[in-house]
Amino acid sequence: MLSRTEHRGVCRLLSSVMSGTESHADREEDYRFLHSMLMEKKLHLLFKIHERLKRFEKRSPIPVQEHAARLASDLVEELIYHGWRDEVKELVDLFSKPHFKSLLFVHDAVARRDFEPSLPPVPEDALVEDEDSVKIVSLVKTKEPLGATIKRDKATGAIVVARIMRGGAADKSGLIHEGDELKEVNGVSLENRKPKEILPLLVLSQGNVTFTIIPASSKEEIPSSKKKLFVRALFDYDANEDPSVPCRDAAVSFKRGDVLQIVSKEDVTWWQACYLGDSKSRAGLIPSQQLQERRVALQRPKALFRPRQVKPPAGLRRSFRLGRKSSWAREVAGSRRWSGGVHGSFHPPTYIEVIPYHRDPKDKHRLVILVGPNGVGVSELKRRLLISDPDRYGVTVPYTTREKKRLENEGTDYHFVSVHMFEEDLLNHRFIEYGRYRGHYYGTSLDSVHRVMADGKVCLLDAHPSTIKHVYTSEFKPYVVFVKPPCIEELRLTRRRVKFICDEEDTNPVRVFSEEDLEDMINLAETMENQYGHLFDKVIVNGDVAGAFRELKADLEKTEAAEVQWLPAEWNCSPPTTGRRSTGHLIDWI
Ligand SMILES: Nc1ncnc2c1ncn2[C@@H]1O[C@H](COP(=O)(O)OP(=O)(O)OP(=O)(O)O)[C@@H](O)[C@H]1O
Repeated sequence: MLSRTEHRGVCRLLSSVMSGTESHADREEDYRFLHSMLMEKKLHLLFKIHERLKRFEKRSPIPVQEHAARLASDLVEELIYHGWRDEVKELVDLFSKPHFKSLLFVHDAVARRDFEPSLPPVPEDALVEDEDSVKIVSLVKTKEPLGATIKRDKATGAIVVARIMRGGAADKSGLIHEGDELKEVNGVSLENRKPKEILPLLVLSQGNVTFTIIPASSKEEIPSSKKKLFVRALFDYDANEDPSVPCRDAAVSFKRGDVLQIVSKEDVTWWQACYLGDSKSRAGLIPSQQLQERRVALQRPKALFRPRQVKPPAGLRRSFRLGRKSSWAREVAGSRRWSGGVHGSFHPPTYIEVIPYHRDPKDKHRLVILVGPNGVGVSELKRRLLISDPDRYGVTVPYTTREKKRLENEGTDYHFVSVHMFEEDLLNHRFIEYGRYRGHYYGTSLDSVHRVMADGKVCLLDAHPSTIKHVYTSEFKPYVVFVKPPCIEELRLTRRRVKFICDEEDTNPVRVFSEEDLEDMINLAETMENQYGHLFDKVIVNGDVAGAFRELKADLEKTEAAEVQWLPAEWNCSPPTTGRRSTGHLIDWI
């Protein structure tokens, strides 16, 4: 039992949670709900059970035996021969109750540690040759890929692990590392095999997969720990404003977007990092990813703690592509844009690992994705970019299943395709986004992006941030620009007389922005930034449109001309996004 003081401690803790929450819960009913939940008797009882288990755990009890269920049933049989005294009857009744039997059954399972995955025994002949350097690794395979890429070493012909994806099964196991040489998979030798022959071996394996490995560290190759680690900061950090920094003089301040080289991660709370390219710059302390995540969690943005009730406005709808304010486009785009909250998930903005990219003039241009809340001016900025340099910038031509109208041209206005073709492409994941309007399909396909890029142009795509994932690969190298509204005062000033096209059903399809539209724009921008901010390379505040356009154009040109661009490290091994995901494209992706 919890002592009275301990119990009061639990109550005090819950009350302090309540008072900490008070300032965040803006509605009386939210507060009441939280209060009744935290003061719930059952929750307190759970705390008590937790406390007891904790204390019991500290004693590290060892199971006395693993066959309590069988012992109980043997005992029942024995007892029957000892007459039916009241005590015996009670004991037999107790042992015969299904709940009690189940309890003993669970006890035995825990005592035998049945919950742990059982790994097969190490093959007897595994260590015959080269005893010191061979390692046997057994992983329990789920439906997820192992999160590693493999390649064939050109010099030796060996199959080696090229990259381990952070957070993947291989990474979590801590048993497979970059540079490890794979000798066997489930006892099948990989000698003289190509990477594409290995994928089926893994696909076929169910449950446990056993790898025979020569660890990288036992070879002469450079261990991955010596690899330089670069990150891009996803938040501003001012060491002078941080009261918890261990030594202010030894800390490094930075801005969102700065690239830093991490030189030490030994301390889990404070990493050491230095600015790039500055040989004189010394390494200094920066908050570790873990510390920053904790800080973000503690001051969880208001918008996330209290999701705003942004209702789809009657008017604000995004045109799907350049200057086309067609009903379908607004319909499709309207629905996708407002669904951001459903598809997005919160990523605490900390650091993203990046790798250098030296653009060869022969390389295709990076895909430029413009995102922002409805009505903020994404189409306007895209239109200005196109007009400013039509040879350099291009936009995609959407696909549709509706009939061609008299003045429309195939391949210029739309690609007109049959429903069958559209649906087949949908099944093959060839659309970045799509929708239905008045019984017809409309969509932007990966192929149309490929076409603009193959023309040697910078493809400008305006999309909802939730669709970025479809093109977040080394093939497209998307450069994501978030167009953000200015503060409400500036928004009122700049959009005072601006007209925009809204819904057909609206009594007034072309109207000026209302105060509510402007507030919704700001709220949606905040939500988007919270959910997808980690994907944004550049944030442009669209107050004065001419200024915003100049800033955007200059930024795109500067980025392209830069000697080195920093790309997310995860693209290094991202498979091509052609939509047709044949095994051929995924040969090295395990
Ligand atoms: N900075 C600005 N100052 C004044 N007007 C602007 C500014 N930016 C855009 N506009 C105007 O606001 C209106 C809406 O802009 P735009 O169509 O580009 O929005 P959008 O972000 O593409 O949203 P939608 O999804 O509604 O198409 C247009 O009339 C545009 O000319």
